[in-house]
Amino acid sequence: MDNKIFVMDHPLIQHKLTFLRDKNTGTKEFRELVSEIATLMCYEATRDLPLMDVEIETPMCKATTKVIAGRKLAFVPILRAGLGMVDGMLQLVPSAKVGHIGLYRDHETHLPVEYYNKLPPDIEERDVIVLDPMLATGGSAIDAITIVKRSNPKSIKFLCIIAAPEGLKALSEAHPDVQIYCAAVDEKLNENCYILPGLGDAGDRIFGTK
Ligand SMILES: O=P(O)(O)OC[C@H]1O[C@H](OP(=O)(O)OP(=O)(O)O)[C@H](O)[C@@H]1O
Ligand SMILES: O=c1cc[nH]c(=O)[nH]1
Ligand SMILES: [Mg+2]
Repeated sequence: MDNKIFVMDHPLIQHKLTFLRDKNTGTKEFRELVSEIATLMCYEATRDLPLMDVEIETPMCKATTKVIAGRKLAFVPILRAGLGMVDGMLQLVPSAKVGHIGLYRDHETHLPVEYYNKLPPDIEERDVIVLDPMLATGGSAIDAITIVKRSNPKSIKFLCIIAAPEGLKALSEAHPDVQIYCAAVDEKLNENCYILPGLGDAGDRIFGTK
């Protein structure tokens, strides 16, 4: 695996992840937790944003201080479940543009099927963070990043909450230039390509469709 894989094992994230995994957690709380975890992960995933000096005056004196150096971001959730992370990310970067890529996993083959694609027109000027709570086989993330790459963004990161080792391997081999951020690396996939222990079907739990 060539990529840097960052596992964000901050205590606040690990604590919230426990409640996210719990099968007794209902839709409202699940949604809130996904959003809160996304905010915490956004903080870490934007750590390398470049800064520049500006001159200001405090009530006391003139000072040279820092602001983010005009770097433009775009968040690209993979529908549906990635939508649950968008508001949490926008809490920290409200000016980011948001693109959408619609993919679902075919129930028999477990392969992703594309059904929607709308990206910001100026994406080539932007650093992109692709969002999806689950990285299972890696097929959806690989296809979504391939789609984003066609529009030539400045850089791409992938941010998920739970990753399976199989997905991390597949994604880092397919896109070795993409940094991957996750909150946990789980044990393995089951025979239906669901993550164990995982949290079940993220999309269904966010939208209450099961
Ligand atoms: O790594 P993979 O094996 O591709 O699996 C991960 C994908 O599966 C889930 O989406 P799903 O197909 O359930 O669609 P949904 O978000 O609409 O529920 C999840 O949100 C990822 O997009
Ligand atoms: O465990 C899994 C695997 C894929 N998609 C999910 O939502 N959960
Ligand atoms: Mg789903």
